[in-house]
Amino acid sequence: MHFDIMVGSVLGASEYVAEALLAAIKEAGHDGNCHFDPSISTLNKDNVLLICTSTHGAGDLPDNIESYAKSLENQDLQGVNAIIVGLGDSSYDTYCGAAMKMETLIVNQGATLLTEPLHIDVLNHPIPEDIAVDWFTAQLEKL
Ligand SMILES: Cc1cc2nc3c(=O)[nH]c(=O)nc-3n(C[C@H](O)[C@H](O)[C@H](O)COP(=O)(O)O)c2cc1C
Repeated sequence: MHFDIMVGSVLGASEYVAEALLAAIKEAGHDGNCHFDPSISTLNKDNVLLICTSTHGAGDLPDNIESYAKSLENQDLQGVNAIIVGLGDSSYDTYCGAAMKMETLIVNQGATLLTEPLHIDVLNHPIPEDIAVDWFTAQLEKL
């Protein structure tokens, strides 16, 4: 399998998680790319779409993934398999709001989620890549 990891990040934590997931993907004998400046031009329906995004503002998407999200609104994602990993802080009412927005968006456009999304609470997981890799490795074994 080839994974396109689309990263939404302001402060860099989601970038670390994405890189750790890519390492786990390669460790498991698969392949992929991290897209730190996500663009619709990289959409390849044969690849698994892995969205890894934090939440900022009041439940908002990070700026760097905004235009990508906007362009997904016009895409037919039927046949696209997807995984969502969200980072957030449970002290906010809008906990992982951006990951939930991305989930709603891609499912509405026809994508199929391969697993329930992972929402990482950075309050409880100060090193979010650790739990992300443990969870992801377990999911990979089921795919
Ligand atoms: C200004 C600001 C606003 C935030 N707003 C939210 C929010 O609405 N919901 C949430 O779950 N987390 C929120 N967070 C927490 C971030 O999502 C969390 O710190 C995350 O690890 C940041 O990841 P990043 O470094 O990839 O941007 C906020 C953080 C900051 C600094």
